[in-house]
Amino acid sequence: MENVFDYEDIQLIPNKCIVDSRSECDTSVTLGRHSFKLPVVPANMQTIIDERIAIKLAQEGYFYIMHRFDPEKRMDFVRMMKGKELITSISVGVKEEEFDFVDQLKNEALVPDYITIDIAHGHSNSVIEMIKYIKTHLPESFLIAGNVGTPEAVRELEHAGADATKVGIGPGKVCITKIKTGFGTGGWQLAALRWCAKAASKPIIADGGIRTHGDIAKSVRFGASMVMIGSLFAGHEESPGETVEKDGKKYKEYFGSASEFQKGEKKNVEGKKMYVEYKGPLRHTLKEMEQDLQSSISYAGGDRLDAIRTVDYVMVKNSIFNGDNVY
Ligand SMILES: NC(=O)C1=CN([C@@H]2O[C@H](COP(=O)(O)OP(=O)(O)OC[C@H]3O[C@@H](n4cnc5c(N)ncnc54)[C@H](OP(=O)(O)O)[C@@H]3O)[C@@H](O)[C@H]2O)C=CC1
Ligand SMILES: Nc1nc2c(ncn2[C@@H]2O[C@H](COP(=O)(O)O)[C@@H](O)[C@H]2O)c(=O)[nH]1
Repeated sequence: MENVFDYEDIQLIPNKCIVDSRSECDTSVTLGRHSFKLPVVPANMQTIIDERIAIKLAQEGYFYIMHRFDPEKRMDFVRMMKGKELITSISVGVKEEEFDFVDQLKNEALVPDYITIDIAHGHSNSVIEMIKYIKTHLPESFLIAGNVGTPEAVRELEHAGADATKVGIGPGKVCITKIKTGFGTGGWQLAALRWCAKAASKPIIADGGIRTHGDIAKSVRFGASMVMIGSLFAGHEESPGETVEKDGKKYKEYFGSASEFQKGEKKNVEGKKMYVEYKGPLRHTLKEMEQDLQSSISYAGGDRLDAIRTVDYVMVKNSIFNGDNVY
């Protein structure tokens, strides 16, 4: 692969505006049988989403994916969301007991609208086996499989039956995979997304490395249908992470799903913990994301998200911020 680049290395080129106000721009996206307000999903991590946030997001028309780290609560979660007539979207792993969980969902006729297979190295026989199992037993569920970082992996998971693939190995804020293993898409996630998107025949979710709202538009330009975000969603009033105070300032914890804090042991650790500044209510961030994306659409010269997909771009090689801070 030549000419790799990341979010910071790219600027999108504006087209003539066709709207009189950014409020005319429609940021909604369709994934599977449902449409959502934004092409954005908070990461399925324990310090990013919990039941309360899932309910709120679903009620307000945003996509969500519940994490898989309280396995004993998942059946009740699906039951509860279905009882409220809300979209059900859960995560699974690939260990033996996860196959039993799929059986249980089938036996109780609790078919989730969305299932995400959430594994570090998604290009593997265990994931392919799980894709086939879910597609056989819960064929009505929209199945997202990941994470991967190559066109071969995208093709293989799609071929096995995945309805969407999730791209990103190592670009995450609390990820240390790149440091501990030397592998991944960290540092060239946007180029990896483009590489994978060219091979994909189904939607791609770009996962990890989003540091600004402009990166959402860039992901869409380079082939993402949806963008999964952790760090920008950490630190909110509603965020499940612990809140701490230092020098009169509030912070909230954000830790990796493969960190010692998540695993409870120091084995195959590929994630770390950090504290992010307290950001206030989640709805403010979602609103700002929507407004910024509406603005992106207007610069793209359209009034719908698709307008971004074809804009020209230039490579500015790490010079976008010209030494300035992001905010
Ligand atoms: N997007 C990313 O860059 C990354 C994300 N993560 C996140 O961390 C969490 C834990 O992930 P994961 O460890 O996969 O989940 P699990 O701990 O549930 O492991 C799932 C299974 O896959 C095996 N496995 C895990 N990694 C590998 C590998 N590199 N090669 C072969 N087998 C492997 C495990 O066995 P064993 O443990 O014995 O090897 C286990 O049997 C997930 O939420 C994942 O999304 C983690 C790292 C990178
Ligand atoms: N290598 C690791 N990656 C992880 C871990 N926990 C989560 N993740 C991935 O990060 C993104 C979020 O990235 P961000 O840049 O938006 O913060 C998340 O969706 C996972 O794919 C981990 O422990 N190690």
